Amino acid sequence: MALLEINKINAYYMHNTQKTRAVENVSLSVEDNEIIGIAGESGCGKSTLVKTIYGAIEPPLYLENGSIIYNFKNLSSNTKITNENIPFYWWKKISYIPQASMNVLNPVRKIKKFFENLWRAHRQDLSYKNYQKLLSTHLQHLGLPVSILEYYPHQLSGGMKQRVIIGAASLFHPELIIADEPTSALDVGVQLDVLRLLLKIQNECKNTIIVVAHDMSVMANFCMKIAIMYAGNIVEIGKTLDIFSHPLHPYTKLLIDSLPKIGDKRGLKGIPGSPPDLVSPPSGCRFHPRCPHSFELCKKVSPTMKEFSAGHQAACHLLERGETNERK
Ligand SMILES: Nc1ncnc2c1ncn2[C@@H]1O[C@H](COP(=O)(O)OP(=O)(O)OP(=O)(O)O)[C@@H](O)[C@H]1O
Repeated sequence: MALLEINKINAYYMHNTQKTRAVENVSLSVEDNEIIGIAGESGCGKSTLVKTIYGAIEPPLYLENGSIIYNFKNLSSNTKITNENIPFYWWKKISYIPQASMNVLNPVRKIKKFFENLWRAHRQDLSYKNYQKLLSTHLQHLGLPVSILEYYPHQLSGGMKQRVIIGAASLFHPELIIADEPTSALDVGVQLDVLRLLLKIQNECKNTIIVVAHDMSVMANFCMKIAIMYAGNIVEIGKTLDIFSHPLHPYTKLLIDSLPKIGDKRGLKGIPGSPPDLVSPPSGCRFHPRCPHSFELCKKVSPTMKEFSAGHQAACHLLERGETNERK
């Protein structure tokens, strides 16, 4: 049984009568003890998808239909996690490291206040003394000196602040950690440290990590499985090696081709055009206006996900015709 079963969800932003179709018809299984990446260009719905998984669904965001089943361990058999009760499981079973998470620290409060609030809101079942013990052991284990608790956020570097947030997200050993662009706004060396820290946590706690990034090199180095999103839809999903060695969807291929490669003298290839406005996305396959292979059917009919090899799925009419995604 998968840890998470996401079935055909549609998540929309509503502003008056204007509907932004940020996530549409997305189905995804997330297994226990895996690191799965969600990749795609800016504005393709990655953050909306993970916010929906976390249950942070507040207006103007609505989950219009579909379901998410959470199969966390050690829950009584009649416990069902829903949008209403999911906040009770936050930090304990499911944690969320939001985009630009270092900015969630209150600039006029010491770091210890942040952790005190975390205890007050979520772990009053632990005595404060035991919580403090747990916290200092955990911080040290993650390579953070306990003295940072006495610091204000402005006294820490961006990387330290990100480690504090990752420390908080992993403190109660949740089964699922969602990290939305955990390395953005950090310099390359610090990015590596942050990814290593997440890997260390995953190795030790065997939790599942969903990581969002638009940077395919982060995906390549960090994830076991990757889901590629385009304009609100998942267009391809597979093991990292399969995605990079045999990308199926033309969009995935273009994303990978846009990565710099050592020794490649051909120059970088960009993806022509830009992602569509999700208020009125293109008909049929949403990628068809930018796709070098599109044909009549692509403009009219939205392709469905099909499995082309074990665990490797994509939604593309071209593949169904048995053709490849080599650039024309
Ligand atoms: N609060 C909001 N109200 C209306 N539309 C929104 C809101 N937040 C996001 N959107 C829209 O939803 C779509 C998906 O945005 P989302 O942030 O999920 O994409 P993303 O892939 O995570 O992008 P990025 O990498 O830039 O964060 C975009 O068209 C965006 O403009």
